[in-house]
Amino acid sequence: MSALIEIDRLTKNFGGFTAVDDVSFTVARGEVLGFLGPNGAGKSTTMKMLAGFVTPSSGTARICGEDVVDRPVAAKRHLGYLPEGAPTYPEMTVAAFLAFVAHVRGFRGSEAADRIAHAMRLTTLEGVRLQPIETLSKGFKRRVGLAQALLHDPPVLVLDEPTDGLDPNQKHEVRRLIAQMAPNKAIIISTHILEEVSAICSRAIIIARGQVLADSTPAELAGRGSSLDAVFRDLTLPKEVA
Ligand SMILES: Nc1ncnc2c1ncn2[C@@H]1O[C@H](COP(=O)(O)OP(=O)(O)OP(=O)(O)O)[C@@H](O)[C@H]1O
Repeated sequence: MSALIEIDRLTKNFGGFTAVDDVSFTVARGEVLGFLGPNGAGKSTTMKMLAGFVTPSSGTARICGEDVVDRPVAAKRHLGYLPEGAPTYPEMTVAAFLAFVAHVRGFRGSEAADRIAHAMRLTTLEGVRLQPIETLSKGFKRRVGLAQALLHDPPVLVLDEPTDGLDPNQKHEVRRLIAQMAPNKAIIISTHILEEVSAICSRAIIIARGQVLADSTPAELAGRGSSLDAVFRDLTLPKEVA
């Protein structure tokens, strides 16, 4: 199987409002897909449907062949998901939270300890391991979220703004980590930082008002205008009616 993520005609309505409108795409192992779009475009809602946090109104999504609605536990086994914002359970320490996640993922004893230590090392959390999550800075909270997404070394990663709130050094570290993991995984990242897309994504999708407007390589997209930034604006800004 080449595509680890398969999205087919995915749609989400909130009342009479369509947040995600007939979206279809696949992501293969080895691809890092940059998911771009203005605020409110439907990126997080699409990612939440992939992660099983929001039920689609219609259409399907599969992770490693497992339907996210019909086979939610099987689909989640193959998925690491970084939601927007901070991790839940703010009163837990970093170590206790990751131990809880390891337990839920089915790891016990020395294997759990090894997984937790490895995830902390990847995200540079050792120095704050005994600190309650609510007392961490925004960037450290993001890194705790990333650590829980990576803990079981899943083949599919869905990361909602993974570098949001990180300082320049940590942004660099997380991009390096994503690039390092890329050959063995299918990865979707949403971001508002267009340079990030050129730096680490092999492919970019631009979405606005719930619809896919472009799906190509960052270089091909950037070549459609003077820069990726200019092409993004041209595609996503509402056209003036003459
Ligand atoms: N639970 C909900 N109920 C009603 N409307 C919602 C709900 N969740 C999202 N929406 C709406 O759906 C639209 C898409 O939101 P979404 O969070 O997916 O956008 P986004 O592309 O991730 O935006 P941002 O870049 O600001 O994070 C927005 O108009 C949002 O207000």
